Amino acid sequence: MSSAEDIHGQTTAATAVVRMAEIEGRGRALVASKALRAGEVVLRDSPILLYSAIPLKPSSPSPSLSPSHRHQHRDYCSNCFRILEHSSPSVVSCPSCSCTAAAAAVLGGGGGGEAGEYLFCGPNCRSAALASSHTPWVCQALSRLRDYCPSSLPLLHHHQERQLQARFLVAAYNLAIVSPSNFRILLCLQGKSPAQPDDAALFLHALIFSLCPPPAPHGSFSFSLELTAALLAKDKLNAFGLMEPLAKDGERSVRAYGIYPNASFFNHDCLPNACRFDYVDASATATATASECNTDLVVRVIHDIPQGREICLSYFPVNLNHSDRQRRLREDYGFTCTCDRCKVEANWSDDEGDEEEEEEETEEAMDEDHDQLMEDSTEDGGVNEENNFPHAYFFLRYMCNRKNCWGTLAPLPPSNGIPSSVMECNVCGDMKNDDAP
Ligand SMILES: C[S@@+](CC[C@H](N)C(=O)[O-])C[C@H]1O[C@@H](n2cnc3c(N)ncnc32)[C@H](O)[C@@H]1O
Repeated sequence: MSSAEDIHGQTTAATAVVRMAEIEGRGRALVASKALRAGEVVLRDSPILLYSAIPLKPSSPSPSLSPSHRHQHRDYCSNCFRILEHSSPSVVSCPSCSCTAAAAAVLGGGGGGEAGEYLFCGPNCRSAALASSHTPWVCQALSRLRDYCPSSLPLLHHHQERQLQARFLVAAYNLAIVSPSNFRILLCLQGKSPAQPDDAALFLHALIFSLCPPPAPHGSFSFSLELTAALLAKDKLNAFGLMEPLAKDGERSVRAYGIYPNASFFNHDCLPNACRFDYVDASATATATASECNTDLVVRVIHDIPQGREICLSYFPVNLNHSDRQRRLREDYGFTCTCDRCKVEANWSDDEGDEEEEEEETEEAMDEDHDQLMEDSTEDGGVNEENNFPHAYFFLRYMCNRKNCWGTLAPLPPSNGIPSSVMECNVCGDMKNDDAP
């Protein structure tokens, strides 16, 4: 891959600083193609597919629905996923969707906008969606899937994970129809059909193809059960959540999931050297250029990184203990982590990994041996493998200290080659001055 091409052969400036490499036991990986400064943006990536993380909405309030179904979620633009201002006269609905009582209630008669099930923040988002992610087939498929099921309860009554898998499959089949090239990119990502399709694939494939079969795709693939199972596996391994702002009680919830064609090649490390930011609620004027979008993922390095070093993200908050991390990586991603932190923590008792004790232990370690830890940390901000607390330095310097946040801090991008001393949290968005030497 040339340095000016992305992993899929498309030219982008954003990927010039990383290149793809094959690493034994880890598959494809992204490595620094030059020495990187703390805070440098290594990737800005736009999604090829986005879908809502909100459970399906009932077409009319039903007394038989569980309280969680009746729970009112906030409304988002079905194209850009910004929060909808209900009082805005520019809010418009999808012309194919029926005007439901639920949607009318959500609008509350307050806005000058139209009522409908799928809402957009304005005509531009609606036009964009109708030509891509919210075609008449998508609209029809989602409403039929929600309301009908020949052999069991409608999807609306199934658990949330199944509803979200259905949303993903509809988005993926639609991608095959409206953008075969992006669908081929999705097919290149990690994740394949298991030998025996699981219950989710069997159920959803049968449901979609009985209620609302998608139009035949262009190209060489057909919508088989095996393809459905492979798509679900790819979603599980590669989808990034666009997060809601951190709630006061520390609750983190996902607003939408996206498949990002380049960011999907970052491998995991329990002490990552990069972290990802999203700015979904940024206003259209806040994005610097027309090609930048509020649903882009931005990946910045946390500290200086030498040329050739693999760049890794953490697939979950860094405060999880060793056994929880190993379990999630095994069950959700199919591998055993052998990073430096895991090697050390494998010898700890389970209690030692508990969040609070771990935090106290880290603080004690830092108090007792602060200078030694600083000396032990390598020049590029990494850690000495022999150090018993490989994450002490990391936690102190790169973990957000806001209560229940557990976000990762990365410096703002350098300006004219000069590193920034302002650290930004990728979860709560707080900025703080980096007072480390
Ligand atoms: C999002 S993909 C990352 C890119 C992937 N390596 C590829 O070839 O497309 C996630 C998958 O990468 C692999 N992976 C990620 N981090 C790893 C690690 N630290 N050690 C081994 N495998 C890893 C696992 O197979 C995981 O399911």
